[in-house]
Amino acid sequence: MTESPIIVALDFASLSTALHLADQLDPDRCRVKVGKELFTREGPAVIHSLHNRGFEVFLDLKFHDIPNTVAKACAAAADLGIWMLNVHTLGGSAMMYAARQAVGTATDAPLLIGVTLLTSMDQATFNEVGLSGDMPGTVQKLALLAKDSGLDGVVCSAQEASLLQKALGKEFCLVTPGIRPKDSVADDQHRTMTPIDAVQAGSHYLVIGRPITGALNPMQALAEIEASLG
Ligand SMILES: O=C(O)c1cc(=O)[nH]c(=O)n1[C@@H]1O[C@H](COP(=O)(O)O)[C@@H](O)[C@H]1O
Repeated sequence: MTESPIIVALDFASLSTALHLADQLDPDRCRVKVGKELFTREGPAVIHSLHNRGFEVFLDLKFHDIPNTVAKACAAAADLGIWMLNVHTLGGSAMMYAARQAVGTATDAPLLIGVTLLTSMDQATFNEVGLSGDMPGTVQKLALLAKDSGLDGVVCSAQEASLLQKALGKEFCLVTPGIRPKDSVADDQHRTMTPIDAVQAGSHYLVIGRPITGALNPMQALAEIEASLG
């Protein structure tokens, strides 16, 4: 098991392109994330291939449905032997509790993480969908609900990490996408932070996709991020 906080998002359209990148990575220096596009196209074979290469895998399917459906999906995901999976906290405590029951609490159970507000969400989108109040306060409320429902942590913006660490303690796992090295483009992310600032704010894991996978030299991009962390 690596001690690196970096999770590389393998947002690719095929098993072969995902493995082409994974084969350049070192499972002792990062974990990998499989999301909706890759999993929908290639299915569990992706997970098995990455496990065979020694990677711990975050299966990011962000389940959000009625409690029974989410529980069964989480059980199916856990059966793949993954390291981490996620559900949407906006599904509520009954849904998250059902997910916890399905995944179990054995030492080899995957980490169960709740997505709070997406890092692509800005104030306008927050208002557009009928949410009110301030965004950090809403993230904190959803994270507290996740903790009370038995989840191991949340996905949030690194901009909210220090607030959540103070409110929920250092043990509660903070997984932060929307990571952008200094001077890199934000793409569709709105609530971003640099890798070092994210770690200093209390992030346990940094999810990084395009700044690595879209770079001319992905390995050099990863090495520069590692170096920036000291
Ligand atoms: O759950 C996630 O991983 C996630 C949650 C979130 O709020 N924002 C977010 O960007 N992600 C994922 O993190 C990755 C970020 O990729 P890049 O924007 O390319 O670094 C993508 O695979 C997203 O699906």
